[in-house]
Amino acid sequence: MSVHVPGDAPRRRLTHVDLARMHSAGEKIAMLTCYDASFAGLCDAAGVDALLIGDSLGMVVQGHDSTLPVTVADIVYHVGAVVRGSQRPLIIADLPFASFQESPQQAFRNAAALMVAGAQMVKIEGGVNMAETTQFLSTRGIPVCAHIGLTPQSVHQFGGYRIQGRDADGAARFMADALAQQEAGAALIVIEAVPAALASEAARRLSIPSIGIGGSVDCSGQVLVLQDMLGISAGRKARFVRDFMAGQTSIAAAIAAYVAAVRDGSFPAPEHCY
Ligand SMILES: Nc1nc(=O)c2c([nH]1)NC[C@@H]1CN(c3ccc(C(=O)N[C@@H](CCC(=O)O)C(=O)O)cc3)CN21
Ligand SMILES: CC(C)C(=O)C(=O)O
Ligand SMILES: [Mg+2]
Repeated sequence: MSVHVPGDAPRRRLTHVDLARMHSAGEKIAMLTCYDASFAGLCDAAGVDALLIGDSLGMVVQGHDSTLPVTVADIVYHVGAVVRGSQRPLIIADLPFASFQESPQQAFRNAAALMVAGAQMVKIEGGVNMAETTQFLSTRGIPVCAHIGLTPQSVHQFGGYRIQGRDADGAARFMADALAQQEAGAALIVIEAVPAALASEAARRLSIPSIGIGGSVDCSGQVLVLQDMLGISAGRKARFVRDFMAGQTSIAAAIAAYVAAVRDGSFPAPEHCY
């Protein structure tokens, strides 16, 4: 585990280029959501590689029952806190609902606000439908993470938080989404809540790093919502959540256990996958 000790060389932030190198070297990428400076410092000390200021903050911080009410201003506020609280992790920020779907120009304007706040990469939910937007951003200096599979901003379209890619049609659409985003210039791809075999196939076919959440252990890395992995989220937990606080005596140790489990491939186990 890489814990910062005084006397180490000054630590710099990882970039998407470092994640690509880790992916090529077969080193797993440990990512968590984070919304404030205190947790950002703990995640940094525990060796978390990437911090996502996710629109899940609408649920775990603001108490809404979906991510839809979250605004760009909300994400900007939390990006500032996480950047100030950490030194090494790559900073990725979600473009929230209705901040990017209208046009590539709208996406650029709002992505720019997140980058000015300190993000190094923005995440957009979408595949083939958002390929043009990914290309628009990534050719204008904004690294993009695509988020495919169960995209929570489409909860009303899906009719609930349903696993995606279950039938042959859905699986084919999922694979087309993955490849279209890579082709459009995405530097990273989050794969959420699809059958593990499908996530594995996508991870194998992609040359860019893939990050699973209800995906597969074959992804280049994993992400969870911080409050979920600490066992403090309200409500029923999704299958892909493991409570890393169990058996630990500190939050720092729980986050370190998550990093270790992602790195050694013991998380996710089959029980966390679909
Ligand atoms: N706290 C939190 N954690 C998350 O992972 C998360 C959020 N909030 N908010 C935004 C979305 C919503 N997410 C969710 C929420 C529920 C399930 C869920 O319960 N899935 C069922 C599968 C249903 C089916 O069979 O199709 C499960 O049993 O895991 C999955 C993803 C993921 N994201
Ligand atoms: C669950 C992750 C991938 C996310 O998008 C979020 O936290 O908003
Ligand atoms: Mg999100």
